[in-house]
Amino acid sequence: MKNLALDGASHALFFDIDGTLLDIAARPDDVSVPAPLKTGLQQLTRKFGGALALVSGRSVRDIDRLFGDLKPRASGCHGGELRLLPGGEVFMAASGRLPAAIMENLKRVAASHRGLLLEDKGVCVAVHYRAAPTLGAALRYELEAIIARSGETGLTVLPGRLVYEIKRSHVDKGTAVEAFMRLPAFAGRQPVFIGDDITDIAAFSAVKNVKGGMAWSVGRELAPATRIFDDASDVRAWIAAEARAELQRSPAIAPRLETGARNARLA
Ligand SMILES: O=P(O)(O)OC[C@H]1O[C@H](O[C@H]2O[C@H](CO)[C@@H](O)[C@H](O)[C@H]2O)[C@H](O)[C@@H](O)[C@@H]1O
Ligand SMILES: [Mg+2]
Repeated sequence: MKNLALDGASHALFFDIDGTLLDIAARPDDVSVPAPLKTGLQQLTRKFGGALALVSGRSVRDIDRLFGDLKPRASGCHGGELRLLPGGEVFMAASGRLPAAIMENLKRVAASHRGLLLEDKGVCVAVHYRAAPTLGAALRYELEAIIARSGETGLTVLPGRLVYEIKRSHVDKGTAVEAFMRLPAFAGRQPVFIGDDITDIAAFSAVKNVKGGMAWSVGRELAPATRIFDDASDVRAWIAAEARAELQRSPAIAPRLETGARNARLA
């Protein structure tokens, strides 16, 4: 783990979820969120004056299923959903669900190949092929053809980690970061985005457009990001170290955190 101390008064933090905070698992529902990670994120939210958000391809509903009570500021569906305030309302930045005819075709494709998994997230959809990795190129071709034949404009097939995401083209993780940066809690701060995937590149570019903004990648170089972390456990160790430093600086909240850590050990 690197020594990457950030200033709670002048930086803002954005985290991708899968592959960044959480280890990759065989299926979307197989991931688990270690309790100390929730405690650490809570503590960093405090340290950074509320200027922390999760920016994911998952839906906000799924983020809440995973992170429970945390209910952080979050963007879901690659910028398609925005929850600008912790625990607040979720706004749709992308208009509505995908057309029914496209959904029918996606379901047909998913059912016709062993190992494909369709994840309907509302304003975006993922077609996973982790269990059938050789299908990658042909699947992409088929998905692009479905979109083209539908006549629906403004949809994009975005490749991720053994997944294709079908989403509205006018939103992405970059537009999500820009929306958060307009909020009072974030404005004037230097944003740091931590992500692991091609789907994070729009956000990496968005933070680099802000003076002092930094893009940190996990596990590989992803220009314009710099590879900083080896894997998700490395990111979690950094969060824990930042949280410990904040705890030493501000011991008044120690009892609550210790309870969280104790519960984590019992879990
Ligand atoms: O933007 P992220 O927060 O990184 O989310 C990206 C996608 O993550 C999930 O899929 C990926 O992780 C799964 C669990 O480890 C893995 O099985 C799958 O192969 C990966 O593509 C999630 O299911 C998607 O909805 C997210 O868009
Ligand atoms: Mg990711």
